[in-house]
Amino acid sequence: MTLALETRHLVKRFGGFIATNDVSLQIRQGARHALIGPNGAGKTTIINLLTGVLSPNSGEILLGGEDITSVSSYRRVGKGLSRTFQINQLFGDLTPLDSVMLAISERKGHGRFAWRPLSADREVADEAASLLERFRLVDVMGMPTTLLPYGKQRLLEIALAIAMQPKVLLLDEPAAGVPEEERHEVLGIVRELPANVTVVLIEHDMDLVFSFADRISVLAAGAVFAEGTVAEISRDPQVKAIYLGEDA
Ligand SMILES: Nc1ncnc2c1ncn2[C@@H]1O[C@H](COP(=O)(O)OP(=O)(O)OP(=O)(O)O)[C@@H](O)[C@H]1O
Repeated sequence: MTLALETRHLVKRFGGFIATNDVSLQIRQGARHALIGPNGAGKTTIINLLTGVLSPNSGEILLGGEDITSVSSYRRVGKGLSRTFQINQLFGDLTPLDSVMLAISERKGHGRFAWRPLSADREVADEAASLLERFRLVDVMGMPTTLLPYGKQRLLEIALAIAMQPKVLLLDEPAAGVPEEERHEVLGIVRELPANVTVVLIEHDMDLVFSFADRISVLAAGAVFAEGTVAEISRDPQVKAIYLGEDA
């Protein structure tokens, strides 16, 4: 089995509190792997460890077999690990077109030619156009991002992460806060993500988890409590008790 992402005995302490307790995850190439757990279970801490925002006290993180535990956040993106954010972190004054073109230019290493008009680069413009189309953003591509419907803002976040051509995409609650009438569009895009991109989904919405994931890890009190296929997890009585029961 080829692993896209792996953690080995990851531990993170905040003072005397253990937020990540000996977490070993194996995420295979092309997986749709969901990370679930009740509030405070340690999902965000793991994402911060994976992306390099936090350093673990012990344990290792491997991306495509390479140990990236000590690699900076920025260099992890270059190595193929991208994330979206639960809280909107877009540049509000920029349009989706500008944002997507900047992201593509950054990936191509054109950042040092920032003085060149972005539109002058045909390749970047063509890639941006196709990305905006794929993510159903063409009709709003010239609007300041702050004025976009919330669902479109969430789509732009995912488009920007995909613009980095990640091998592994960490999707942090992609549909959180999206009004009901825009939800189907966001979920549609999430389901259409390229099959060669490994997706790790952090999500509270069980309908989305069960319809999207092929494997689920359940966290409780910082540790992996259960792991298995959707069928295994959905009928596990202990999981139901600690997590699904809470939602029901
Ligand atoms: N910087 C920090 N300092 C101290 N404790 C922290 C810090 N960050 C997180 N924690 C604690 O670690 C535990 C796990 O938090 P985390 O945010 O990872 O959980 P979560 O599963 O993402 O929760 P939620 O679903 O509510 O977002 C919580 O008890 C939290 O209070």
